[in-house]
Amino acid sequence: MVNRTKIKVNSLNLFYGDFQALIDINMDIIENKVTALIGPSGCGKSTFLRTLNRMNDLIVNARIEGKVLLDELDIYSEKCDLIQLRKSVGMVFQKPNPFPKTVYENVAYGPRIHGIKEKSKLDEIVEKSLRGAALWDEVKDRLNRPALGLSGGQQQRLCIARCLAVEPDVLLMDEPTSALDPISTLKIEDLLEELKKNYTIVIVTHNMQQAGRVSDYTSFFLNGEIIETDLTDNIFSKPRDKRTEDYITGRFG
Ligand SMILES: Nc1ncnc2c1ncn2[C@@H]1O[C@H](COP(=O)(O)OP(=O)(O)OP(=O)(O)O)[C@@H](O)[C@H]1O
Repeated sequence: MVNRTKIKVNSLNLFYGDFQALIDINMDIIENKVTALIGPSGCGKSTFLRTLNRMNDLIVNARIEGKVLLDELDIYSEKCDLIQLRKSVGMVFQKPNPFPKTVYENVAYGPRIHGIKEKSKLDEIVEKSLRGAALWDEVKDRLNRPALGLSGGQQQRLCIARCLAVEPDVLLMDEPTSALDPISTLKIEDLLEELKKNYTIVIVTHNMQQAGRVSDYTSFFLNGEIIETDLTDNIFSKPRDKRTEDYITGRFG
C-alpha cells in the first residue's frame, strides 16, 4: 500500500509572546499510521500536537506562522471551518476527562451537537464507538451510570469512544496512558493497533518503550525543533543524529 500524507506541516513556527516554542517544523504525517512524538520535557511536543487541530487558538499569547495542511486544506486559512476541523481531528488528553454525565451521554454528546437526535441512531453510534474503543463489553450493562464511576483506564477508553463518535479522521493523543496502570496501558496500546486501520494517530509519549511498541514513525523534538523523523525502527536502531542517539540511550532528558 502506498503511504499517503494525511497532514503536511510546512515551515511552522509558534510563539508564546516573545518565546519561540516551535522552530521551522516540517513534517508529513502518514495516513493510517501511528506517529510518536518524543523528546525531553518542554521541547514543544504538546504545543506541536495542539497546532494540528488549532487548540492553540485558545491560548491568548500564542501566535503561529507557516502551514498545516489537512488533506490539502490549510487549517489556518479562512476557508477552514473550526467546528468541522475539531470533528475530523479529535483529541485525547493525559488525564481522562469524561463529562460528569452517564457513560451513554458522554458518547452521544458530540453526535447530538452535530444534529443527530434520533434515539435509535444515537444508540447505534454509542455502541459502535464503545466497541471501537474496546469498552463495550465492560460497560454495556451500565450505560446509564455515571462515567466518573469507571476506572481510570475505562474512563480513558470512554474518552477515545467520545472522539470516535463524531467520526474523526485523525486522533491526537497527549500522553494518553501516563495516568494509567500497566494493564490499562496495555489495553490502550493494543487498541491503537486496531484504530490505525481506520484513523491516523499522533501520540505524544514520554515512554520510549511505548513509542517503540505502538508507532510506525517517530519524531524526535529538542528545544522546539524536530531533530529527525523516521521509521520508528530506524530511530531506535540507527538514528542519524547524535542528539537522537543520546536521548534514546538515556544520556539526557
Ligand atoms: N501557554 C503557554 N505560555 C507560555 N509558554 C508556554 C505555554 N505553554 C507551553 N509553554 C512553553 O513552551 C515550551 C514547550 O512546551 P510544551 O508543553 O509544548 O512541551 P512538551 O515537550 O510537551 O513538554 P512535556 O513533555 O513536559 O509535556 C515550554 O518551554 C513551555 O514552558
